[in-house]
Amino acid sequence: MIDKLVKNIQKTNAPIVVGLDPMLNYVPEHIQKAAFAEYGETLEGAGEAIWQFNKGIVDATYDLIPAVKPQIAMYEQFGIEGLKAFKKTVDYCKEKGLVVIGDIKRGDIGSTSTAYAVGHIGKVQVGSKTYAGFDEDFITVNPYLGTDGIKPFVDVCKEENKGIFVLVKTSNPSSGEFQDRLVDGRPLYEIVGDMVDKWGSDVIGESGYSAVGAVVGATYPEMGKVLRKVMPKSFILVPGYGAQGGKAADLVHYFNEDRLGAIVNSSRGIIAAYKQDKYAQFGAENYADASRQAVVDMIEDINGALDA
Ligand SMILES: O=C(O)c1cc(=O)[nH]c(=O)n1[C@@H]1O[C@H](COP(=O)(O)O)[C@@H](O)[C@H]1O
Repeated sequence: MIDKLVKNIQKTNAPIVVGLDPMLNYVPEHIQKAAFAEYGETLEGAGEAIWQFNKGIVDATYDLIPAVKPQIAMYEQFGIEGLKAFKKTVDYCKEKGLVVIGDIKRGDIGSTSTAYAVGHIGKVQVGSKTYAGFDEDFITVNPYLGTDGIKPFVDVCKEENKGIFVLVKTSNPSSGEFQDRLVDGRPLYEIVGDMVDKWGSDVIGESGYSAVGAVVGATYPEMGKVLRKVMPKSFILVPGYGAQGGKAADLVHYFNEDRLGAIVNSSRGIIAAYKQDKYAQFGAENYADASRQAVVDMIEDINGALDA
């Protein structure tokens, strides 16, 4: 799957990910109205509204982008109906040829991590049959429990040709509380980076990149520069561009010299573009066209920084 991600990035010349994080208040009124007319103001109505909203954005952008990252929390808040919308979104994006990164941030003791891995990137056994539950291509994983909490994910990646992104240095303001602590003179995020390199060492694809990637926030560019060197074969998923303040010029060092190795996410900046002054002329009815323009602008911004 890492090789498909590389191919998609090369095909689109767009090292970006569109984050499908659909809050109900981003969904234009006409979509909410139609969904509520059919299902009422219910969890089912909300699920339908976010699914239709996503579909509009995917239809308007899929030819420009390599990948999407649906954040499961935005769906889980609507219970089972939200999860159905999550699954519909995953399947639809895959039909459109996109790589799907399920942002689920899981991680537990080994046996429980195995169940998460099976449910999201593997297959579950039911009697004589096997089924893929959610079937994303990649998922995000929390490394706090250490190697035995990560290994089940890596094993399933190997069996199923899938991938993971391990949280190494997150984009949020408090991320340094634990992640920047010095351990034997080195920040913890660097030690986690070393482990990512090690965990990925026997799942290297034809592209030379490993199925074990890392999450490093756009908001800490100096740390990104160091981590790029600590994990040379890992792709870095870079959230925090746009809405959280990350700038393209800061992200150049997250990439390798082959112009690969990083993929920059924007969620609110793309899916709620029509609410920004810059794209207000599109109006809520044409929210998906606003998202397309925001994607075009983001690609230009990042490629411009890489060319500079
Ligand atoms: O794993 C992530 O994607 C992630 C890690 C991190 O350090 N920071 C971070 O913002 N994210 C996710 O990236 C997305 C950022 O959304 P925007 O700030 O709207 O672009 C959200 O889905 C976050 O959950």
